[in-house]
Amino acid sequence: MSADAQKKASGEAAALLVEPGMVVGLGTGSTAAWFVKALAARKLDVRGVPTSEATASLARELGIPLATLDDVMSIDLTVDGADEIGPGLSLIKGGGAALLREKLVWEASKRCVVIADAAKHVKVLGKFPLPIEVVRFGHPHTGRRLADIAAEFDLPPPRLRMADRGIVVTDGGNVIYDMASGAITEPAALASALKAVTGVVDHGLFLDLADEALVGTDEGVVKLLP
Ligand SMILES: O=C(CO)[C@H](O)[C@H](O)COP(=O)(O)O
Repeated sequence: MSADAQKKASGEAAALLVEPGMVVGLGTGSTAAWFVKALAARKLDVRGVPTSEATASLARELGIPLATLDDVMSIDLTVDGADEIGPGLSLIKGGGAALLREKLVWEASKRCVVIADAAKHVKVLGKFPLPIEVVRFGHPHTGRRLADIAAEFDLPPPRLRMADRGIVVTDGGNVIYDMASGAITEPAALASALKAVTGVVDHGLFLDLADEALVGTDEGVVKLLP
């Protein structure tokens, strides 16, 4: 089964968790898009809280009524993809540059379900470079402080994310530094060190946030718990 078929299967399985009347956090990325499509197809009376402008526009196109995080007191269920799923459902997210809104929506949610293809399930986090969202003002200085932290953890300096049209700017107007590592052996310590830097808005380590994972495999969708 292709990775895309696995993503589709996991997105469709997650859509079955949604019940009428729920406020649903809508993740970002290609796997989350399968979830949004499957949710729209169920035509339930729900409201979606999108984690990016891209997801908002897909949901709008498919007729899912939307709310913002400011409009709702809490979110019943959030379904979102991940770049890596490690031990205890620790995650790397932010490959799609939506990590800040994603984390805000996840933290406001009663239940968070991560969906992914089988290749995302890893023994140790860190093969995928860790995205770090940084305020634009003075970001080269913040980037240098991040390089110092990387050195403390024996990692190479993080790189400013670029696209064809220049520096990648997030929906929140920030920039992204990607910290390549190979292996993040102390995710909690790295998370705290990154958060302590003025100029860092947040990072893509999602620790103790996922309640379950639905991973598409060649043998079907497998449920993982922390
Ligand atoms: O964190 C994310 C966006 O910021 C995505 O969920 C993550 O990049 C996975 O994307 P995909 O489902 O396309 O593989």
